[in-house]
Amino acid sequence: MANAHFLAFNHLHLHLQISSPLVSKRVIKRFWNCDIEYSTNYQRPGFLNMKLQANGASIPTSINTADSQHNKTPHVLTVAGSDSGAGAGIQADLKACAARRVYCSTVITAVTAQNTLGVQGVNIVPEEFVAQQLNSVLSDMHVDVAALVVDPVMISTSGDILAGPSVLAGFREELLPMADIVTPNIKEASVLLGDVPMNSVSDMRAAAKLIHDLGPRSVLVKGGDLPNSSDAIDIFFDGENFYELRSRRVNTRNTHGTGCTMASCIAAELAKGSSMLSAVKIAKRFVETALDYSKDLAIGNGVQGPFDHFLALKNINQSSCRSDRFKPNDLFLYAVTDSRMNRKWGRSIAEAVKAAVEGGATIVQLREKDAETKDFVDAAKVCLKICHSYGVPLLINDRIDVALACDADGVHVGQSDMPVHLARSLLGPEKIIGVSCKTPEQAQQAWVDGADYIGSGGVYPTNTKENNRTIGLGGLKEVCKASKLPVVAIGGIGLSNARAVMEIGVPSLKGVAVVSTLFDRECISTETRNLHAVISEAALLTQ
Ligand SMILES: Cc1ncc(COP(=O)(O)OP(=O)(O)O)c(N)n1
Ligand SMILES: Cc1ncsc1CCOP(=O)(O)O
Ligand SMILES: [Mg+2]
Repeated sequence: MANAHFLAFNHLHLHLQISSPLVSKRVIKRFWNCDIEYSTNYQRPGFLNMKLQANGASIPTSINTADSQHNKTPHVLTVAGSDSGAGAGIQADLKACAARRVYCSTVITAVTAQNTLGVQGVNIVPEEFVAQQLNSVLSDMHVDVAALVVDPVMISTSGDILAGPSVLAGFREELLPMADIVTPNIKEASVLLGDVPMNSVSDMRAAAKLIHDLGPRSVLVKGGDLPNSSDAIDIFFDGENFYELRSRRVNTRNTHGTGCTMASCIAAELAKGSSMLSAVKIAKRFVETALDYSKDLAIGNGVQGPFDHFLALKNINQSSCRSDRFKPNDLFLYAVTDSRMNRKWGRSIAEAVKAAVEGGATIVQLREKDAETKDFVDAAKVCLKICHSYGVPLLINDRIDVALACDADGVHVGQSDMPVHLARSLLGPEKIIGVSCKTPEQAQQAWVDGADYIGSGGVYPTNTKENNRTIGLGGLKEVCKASKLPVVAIGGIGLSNARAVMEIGVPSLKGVAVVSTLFDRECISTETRNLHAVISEAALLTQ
């Protein structure tokens, strides 16, 4: 065994995804002192060759992927040490994957006796037995796609040194070059780069670039421990672009296992098919929500306690969630209902919503300002079924309680409604949250607070919303240019001016949101179809 801590504390997630095309001709070498090599078996289509090697002895195996099409369960394999306190390690990985609804198999590299006070003992699993566990899992469970998430655990959040120089060399020379993503905290990033200073966001950006030069496809430098910062700032670098991911710093002692959880969540989202950036964003949001929910949890007597991966989800029924996550292009034609208009035309909310989605609305918001709560919840449940039968998300205007009660896909809030970060805590990491923004500063804050999109307007004067300041195309452009989130334009938009809106030429603008143009008309589906045609043509011309 090269180094006990190497096996004991490092996390390495091989996500095994069943539903995607076979892309696993990649060779993974020197994997926890084992060589694993896998490639497509051209002689036996549907089989994947894999070779495990431990102590020089080869353990050949062949994995049947032929029936993988029938088994689409996303799967993460974590290779890590166990934590008897269950805050970190294998236990955190299992909880994180379960909370993200992904199956997790485990290869245990060491058993630690630890609690919230510290690590009292480590018992290393012999490397042949690590290899045997790997072989047991991989020879039985189907592998279509592998992505490697390397969490270079060398220094714990509490400052304990968990790995020595040979481990460092192992990371730099062997693991990092084959990783899809590596996720050091600032202390680990500093150590990986030979103890460079790490005191600011610009130090983190420089470190992300230098670590990327060591070979991983992307790097996430986690700034949770950055001094003098009220936000938890992480830097993601994919070799081309830097992304500054911010969330509120949650004031709690219960942070043991955040690194393991973050890495597992990233692996879980990758297994579900996310892009790397979106996996990282979801993982960060999940960790922030779980920390917030467990900030007062009292487990153990040490300075750093564990957090609860499931508390955040305890009130949230996710069974009827749409299977698709929010896609920015869902904002293309956003139909926002209005109870007064429906009354005027003598139709129910459900009739109005059905006509809009039949006409091509790509997302719907129930904006029922004067509905009784019970009627609102009942109508929302019916509308949810209609929308989901068309694959269209349904959001609720203002009312987080109604969104929770009917398990809607999300909410839209304004600047004086429920603040986005509180809405996020209440709704959990998965729901869609849109927020109204009239200024670049509000757009920046929306990103920090964890919104998914921005509604910006009124672009033109409107009779639908009283006392609403018009920002014009110029104001919309400023918000779109400043926004890291997708934007939908709203306010006075109809057939005559939708094209001008779509042509402002800022990529973050994804569509138009309309009320009266659809719902204050005799035939909602025809109006929706007509508007869809106009914005589709404009979108084609601006591509
Ligand atoms: C897509 C979209 N954008 C903006 C708004 C306006 O929300 P808000 O500012 O909270 O005003 P009300 O709609 O609540 O009157 C919206 N509803 N949808
Ligand atoms: C809700 C809202 N927020 C800004 S403008 C507006 C009203 C949009 O309605 P219409 O499309 O009828 O102008
Ligand atoms: Mg509102």
